[in-house]
Amino acid sequence: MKTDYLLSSLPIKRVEGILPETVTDLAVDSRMVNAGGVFVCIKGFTVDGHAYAHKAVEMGARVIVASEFVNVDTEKIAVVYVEDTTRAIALLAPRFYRYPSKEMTMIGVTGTNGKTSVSNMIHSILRNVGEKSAVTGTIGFDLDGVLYDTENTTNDVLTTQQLIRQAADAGCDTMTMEVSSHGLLEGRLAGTEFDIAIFTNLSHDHLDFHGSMDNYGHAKGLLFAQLGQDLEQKKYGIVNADDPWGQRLREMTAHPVFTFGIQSKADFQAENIKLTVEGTSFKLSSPVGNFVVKTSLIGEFNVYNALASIAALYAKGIQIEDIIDGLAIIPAAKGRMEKVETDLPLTIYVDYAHSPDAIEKAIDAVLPYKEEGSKLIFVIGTGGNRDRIKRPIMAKKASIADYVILTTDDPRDEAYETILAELEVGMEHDRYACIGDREAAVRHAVEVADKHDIIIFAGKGHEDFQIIGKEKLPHSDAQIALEEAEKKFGTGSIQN
Ligand SMILES: CC(=O)N[C@H]1[C@@H](OP(=O)(O)OP(=O)(O)OC[C@H]2O[C@@H](n3ccc(=O)[nH]c3=O)[C@H](O)[C@@H]2O)O[C@H](CO)[C@@H](O)[C@@H]1O[C@H](C)C(=O)N[C@@H](C)C(=O)N[C@H](CCC(=O)O)C(=O)O
Ligand SMILES: Nc1ncnc2c1ncn2[C@@H]1O[C@H](COP(=O)(O)OP(=O)(O)OP(=O)(O)O)[C@@H](O)[C@H]1O
Repeated sequence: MKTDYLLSSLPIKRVEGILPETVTDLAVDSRMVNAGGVFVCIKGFTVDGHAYAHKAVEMGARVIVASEFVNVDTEKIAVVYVEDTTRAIALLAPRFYRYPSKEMTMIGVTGTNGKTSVSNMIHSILRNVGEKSAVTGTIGFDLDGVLYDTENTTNDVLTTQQLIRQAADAGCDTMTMEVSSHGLLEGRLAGTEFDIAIFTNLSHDHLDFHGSMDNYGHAKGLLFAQLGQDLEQKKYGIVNADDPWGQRLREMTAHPVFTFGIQSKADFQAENIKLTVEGTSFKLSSPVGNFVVKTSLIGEFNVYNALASIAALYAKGIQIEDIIDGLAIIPAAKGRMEKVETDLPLTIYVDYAHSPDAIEKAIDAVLPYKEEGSKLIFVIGTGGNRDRIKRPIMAKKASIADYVILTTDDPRDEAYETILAELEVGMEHDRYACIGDREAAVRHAVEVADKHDIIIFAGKGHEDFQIIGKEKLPHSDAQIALEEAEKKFGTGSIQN
């Protein structure tokens, strides 16, 4: 790309050295720099990218964008000084990747819970109607059925633009993105033009970062504000009418908004809901008539997720009948109330609930199907060095289960004892155990299980690791549980 064109959007303070005519690449990580590229020094929470300018040069960078002095040889390397490099990358990334979001329908999904579930539902339904589709979020970047790992739920602005370009070049019609409140506040979505913004719900989470629910809700609202003011463009908001924040977010966009819900009157409303252990059905009333919707997903929360997906896909112009056909055959998103297939005399779910509301919803989803005299065992951990206020509230919700195992979920640098003590405060009965080591906690769940019991392993979901200290160690709740259950209930009975 022509260097002049790339840099012309930047408010530049001064340039030292001679700019090359063209540049080949753009990077914010010195380890990812390619020869002939531009390296932008970002001040992070952990380190300052300015300290890696010399590394970027070693890797072949031709231009450094910095806000503070960098000691490189300006005979060979040009340094572009700007006031704010985070802002600079937000301008450079979409330009470098040629504003890829304009080439597709972009759907953003925000909310405390349900982002992964809804975005994957939308993706599966679109693929079922024959569209090429991409989705990015907590599980990774799925480009029309091929999954790539990513670091964050909402990636940094450069990775985001890279992924959207990849999806556009692969011929995707739609890209659905999970949009976290961190991502919105930190400008990771700069330059992404959304066509449809979905709000699932708002409940207690991440208060270590946001300070208050009000700040947290407003951060989510930024996605709706990001739909912009050009009303000639067909853009839509989709909000949960049963959540008080639904109305507030509705007011944050001038574009048309569809509502969905169960209790409140909504454009897409579910009535006559039938929840069984095999799946869910409901009558959908919609702007184009009434329909029966069936899915194998369990729990009332999945009715909300289905309604959000239906409303968004309707806004995109997909026929309701096709959306409903797609919902009938989709599997649970990886690690979201995902049943572990086995013919052991136990029912095991792996789930990602790590907020109080999600815990309640996960338990509610299975409690009605518990056999008389059997137990629901709930294993719940919480992350170290993260939101501590939610810990007792999580345990309070977990107390709905018959037996609770309090453990850790990425303890990071925090001692097991502090995490467990803060969880324990919320317990509302004494049928529980505190076991810091997650593997031991999983084994204990199976040890105390009798035939016909249900166990939910919450918090790790799709993740196959546990972060202890700075290390990411391999860990799988399902694998450990199956191993232990096989020992206890007999071999040869595991199906996966
Ligand atoms: C607190 C936070 O937001 N951290 C994010 C941040 O990390 P950081 O500020 O510590 O980055 P850093 O290590 O200081 O690096 C600064 C700069 O130096 C560069 N660098 C660094 C090392 C090197 O050798 N060379 C080099 O150039 C880095 O590439 C970077 O440009 O920038 C990283 C790169 O974009 C993110 O991956 C990282 O997310 C971490 C993993 C994280 O846990 N974030 C959480 C808080 C988060 O964002 N969560 C939400 C989801 C919430 C939810 O809904 O559950 C999310 O969207 O993921
Ligand atoms: N609509 C919903 N309302 C409440 N709880 C939900 C909803 N959908 C899913 N859940 C619960 O929350 C957990 C996380 O779901 P999901 O991964 O879809 O949410 P998320 O918003 O992507 O979360 P995260 O940002 O942490 O990845 C699920 O495992 C389930 O227990």
